[in-house]
Amino acid sequence: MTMPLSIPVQRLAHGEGLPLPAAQTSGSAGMDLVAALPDAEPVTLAPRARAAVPTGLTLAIPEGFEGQVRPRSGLALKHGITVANAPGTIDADYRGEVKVILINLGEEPVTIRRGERIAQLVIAPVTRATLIPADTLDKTSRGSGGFGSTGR
Ligand SMILES: O=c1ccn([C@H]2C[C@H](O)[C@@H](COP(=O)(O)OP(=O)(O)OP(=O)(O)O)O2)c(=O)[nH]1
Ligand SMILES: [Mg+2]
Repeated sequence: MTMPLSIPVQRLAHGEGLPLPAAQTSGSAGMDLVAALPDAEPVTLAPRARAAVPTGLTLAIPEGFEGQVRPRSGLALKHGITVANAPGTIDADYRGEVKVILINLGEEPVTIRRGERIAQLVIAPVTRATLIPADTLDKTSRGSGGFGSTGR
């Protein structure tokens, strides 16, 4: 069962006419974000280059939730385009424009144009945790093993 959640969204002037993010299928976890670049100013990412691409959107995510900006697998597989800080974190109290930090990990330059679906936004619950200083921690079978301690 999915929990319904309403999120107020504003379209900035440079995003006018672009579709609001929406799930592409009834079971989609993410809502695709589109590039709100000027028509005449596509961004070409050379191999290893990155850019903050505007979405033309501001959000008011309810407290207790966050937005995660995740890559689209098709762009990653076909073109090497991914999200440099994946998953990008959109804080509930952020009211600025959502931007997508794309990086080209492929071998060829890739051009991003207005209206292209560049990433997906997943809304997720956040746990507010408080760290409590402690003299000892409970023992576990893992202990301090990590970083491949269980084998490859
Ligand atoms: O992919 C992203 C990541 C972040 N943000 C915005 C929303 C987020 O709430 C804010 C801060 O993000 P983050 O905490 O990841 O960046 P920071 O470098 O720690 O900046 P700050 O000092 O403002 O927290 O920037 C985006 O628009 N896109
Ligand atoms: Mg921060």
